[in-house]
Amino acid sequence: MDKNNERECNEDLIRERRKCNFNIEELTNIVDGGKARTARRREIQRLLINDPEFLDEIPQDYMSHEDRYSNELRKSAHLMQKLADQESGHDIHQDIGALTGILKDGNPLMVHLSMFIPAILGQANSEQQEKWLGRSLRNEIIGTYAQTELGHGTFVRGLETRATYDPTVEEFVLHTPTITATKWWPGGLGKTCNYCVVMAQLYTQGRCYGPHPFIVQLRDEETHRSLPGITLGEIGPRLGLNSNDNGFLKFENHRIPRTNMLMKHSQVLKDGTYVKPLHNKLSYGTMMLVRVGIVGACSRSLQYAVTIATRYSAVRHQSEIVPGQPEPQILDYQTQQYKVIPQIASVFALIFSARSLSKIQSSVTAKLKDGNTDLLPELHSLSSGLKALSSSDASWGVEVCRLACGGHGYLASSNLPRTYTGTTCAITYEGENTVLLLQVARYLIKSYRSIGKETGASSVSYLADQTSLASSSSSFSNKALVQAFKLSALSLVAEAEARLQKLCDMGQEFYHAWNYCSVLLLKCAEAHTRYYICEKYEQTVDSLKASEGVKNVLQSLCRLYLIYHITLTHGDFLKCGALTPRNIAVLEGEMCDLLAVLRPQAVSIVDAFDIPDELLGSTLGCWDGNVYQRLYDEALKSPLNKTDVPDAYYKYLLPLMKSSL
Ligand SMILES: CC/C=C\C/C=C\C/C=C\C/C=C\CC/C=C/C(=O)SCCNC(=O)CCNC(=O)[C@H](O)C(C)(C)COP(=O)(O)OP(=O)(O)OC[C@H]1O[C@@H](n2cnc3c(N)ncnc32)[C@H](O)[C@@H]1OP(=O)(O)O
Ligand SMILES: Cc1cc2nc3c(=O)[nH]c(=O)nc-3n(C[C@H](O)[C@H](O)[C@H](O)COP(=O)(O)OP(=O)(O)OC[C@H]3O[C@@H](n4cnc5c(N)ncnc54)[C@H](O)[C@@H]3O)c2cc1C
Repeated sequence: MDKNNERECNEDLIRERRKCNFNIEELTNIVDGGKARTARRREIQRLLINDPEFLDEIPQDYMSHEDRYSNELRKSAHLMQKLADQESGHDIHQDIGALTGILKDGNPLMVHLSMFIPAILGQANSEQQEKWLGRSLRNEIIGTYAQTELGHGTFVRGLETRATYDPTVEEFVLHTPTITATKWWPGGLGKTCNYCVVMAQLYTQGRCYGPHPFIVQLRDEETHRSLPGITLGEIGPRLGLNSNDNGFLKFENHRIPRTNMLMKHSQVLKDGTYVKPLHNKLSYGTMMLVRVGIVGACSRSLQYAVTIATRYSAVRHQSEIVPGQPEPQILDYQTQQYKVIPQIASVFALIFSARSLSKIQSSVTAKLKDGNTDLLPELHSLSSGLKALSSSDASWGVEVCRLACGGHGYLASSNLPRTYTGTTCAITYEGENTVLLLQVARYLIKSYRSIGKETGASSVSYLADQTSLASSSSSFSNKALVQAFKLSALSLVAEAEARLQKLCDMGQEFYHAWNYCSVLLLKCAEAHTRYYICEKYEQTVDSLKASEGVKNVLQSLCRLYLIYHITLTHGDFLKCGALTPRNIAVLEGEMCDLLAVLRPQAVSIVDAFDIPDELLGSTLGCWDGNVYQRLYDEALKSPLNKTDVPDAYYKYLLPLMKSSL
């Protein structure tokens, strides 16, 4: 699509784009993280878009379960080959965002890239990396991360798969003792992978040392047949990500060499002696790494959905605002703006938080190399909180965008249903959100109780700021609003801690008190993480060196985000005195003003996300706004339209209609 050729474009969209009062390319660079990154992303996307191998013969929704898998595996394999062939040497992990949309509904190599390779990098010692890293990066072996079992996903300590060390032959014996110990869910495990990292309970010298990672060959490298002692299969259709072959796995006393235990952090020596790690949760590192990645991935899903909903809202006309006048664009309804524009604001919130988190991750990883684990709990808490809020915000945001498209949003060809199912699963995988938020709450209560002790953990340093409990600001700058979030979070933590203490003082065990307070604790964790996101948003926009136009747009989006979230949880702000009922009413009014200010820029802002039509894959969201023709053309692809009268008519309908004769 030639974006300079207005003649092919829907007139509403032409008018919308003419209203733009900022430099779109500059905003695109901010979204990508710099000019160089924009150029790189475009180069990769061009490479993919122009390649006919990535086209589907028929829309995926008409394929069988087997064909979907096989079609996406074909494209995934081609993608890996293609990226490997490029002389510029693309780093697939760095450039993963550029690939969004090319593979549809998950893909069989997803966990190989996002967990198996990272697990080798983070959990294997240098000899082990020598043996497996190069081979997995070259895709000579394909792996997954097999942790969850039928009986346990959340509670990692409850895993039942056993790895028992036998010093006489220096081997571990992997065994699945019960049906509930069957590994269940790992992506690519069913039919694709020939290796995996298995999390199993380590037994040596008669003691259990808890879950540890082991690398296990599952299939013969020549025939791809599963090895003796190993039962493998695929678990069947799911709500989403159906192109992936999530699998099951059972071991029947399957032996692996001692050196297949990933030994970067803890070891089992030849005689069976266990050497403990620097920190007992280092074996959970792969999950933490992926949680960080999920924040960025959620912002991308939301970019897709809100691009579709915003463009469609500009093209779609319905009903009337002024009686008797032409039907307005649905984007002119304030209620429609309230659905769509806060989701645009949310995209930037997630982008800036993801960047901040990833910086913290890099510094914690650097410290870990020097044996310093002090900031691991801080990273665990932040990555858990941000994974939880980004996945729930993005899922809700995508669903709101789908609802904003009315009936057409329900159609597969809008690409909104698949975007939704592909996003909502992030609420569950890599740590179910409630459980992760309770981990954040645990960290908050612990930090609150150790006020005065220097921990170096900056995300919770505000808990010591008792003065702010008393002083609510009366000004309404963005900074002042962020202070209100801080006050609300601090006050909830103080309330939860007091309630816990009271129950304990009344004689309850701490763990019962914890469970009894867990709804409030969840709120603490959400408020704390929301405060973090708001603070990063405000600071990033405030310190941004950008043209006036771009800065104004981002300031307005940031302000909208702050006010939107205050209105959603206004009770917490009122309860702690951070804001008065009058303040809330004023802010609600200002939110409507902001919607009106941002309304004329909405199409241009989503244009700045710069998602090519081929990747957006949506009849409703295409650049030229030629929505109705596309909807019609897509409908014609339904296999039911191959004939005027379907076979099923003769088999079932005709006999029914004639039965009474
Ligand atoms: C390179 C790749 C980059 C990017 C990828 C890009 C995008 C990604 C997009 C898509 C993702 C692709 C595929 C996803 C496929 C999905 C895979 C999976 O789902 S894998 C399985 C995931 N499973 C889980 O997440 C399980 C969740 N459960 C847990 O993590 C633990 O059970 C839990 C933390 C809840 C509790 O652990 P437990 O051992 O029982 O702890 P305990 O209660 O004893 O102690 C708590 C104690 O430990 C501290 N702690 C816990 N975890 C960590 C940690 N990771 N690091 C540091 N510390 C930790 C915790 O703070 C607490 O400390 P205190 O005792 O309070 O001091
Ligand atoms: C699409 C998808 C892909 C996946 N890919 C992989 C993979 O590649 N590898 C892998 O190993 N796993 C994978 N998983 C599994 C995933 O990690 C688990 O499903 C997830 O960790 C949740 O665990 P669970 O299913 O045991 O849920 P449960 O823990 O049984 O959750 C059920 C309910 O119980 C609640 N609950 C549980 N514990 C607590 C608690 N302590 N406090 C309060 N409430 C609690 C939860 O909040 C939830 O409401 C995948 C899952 C999905 C959906």
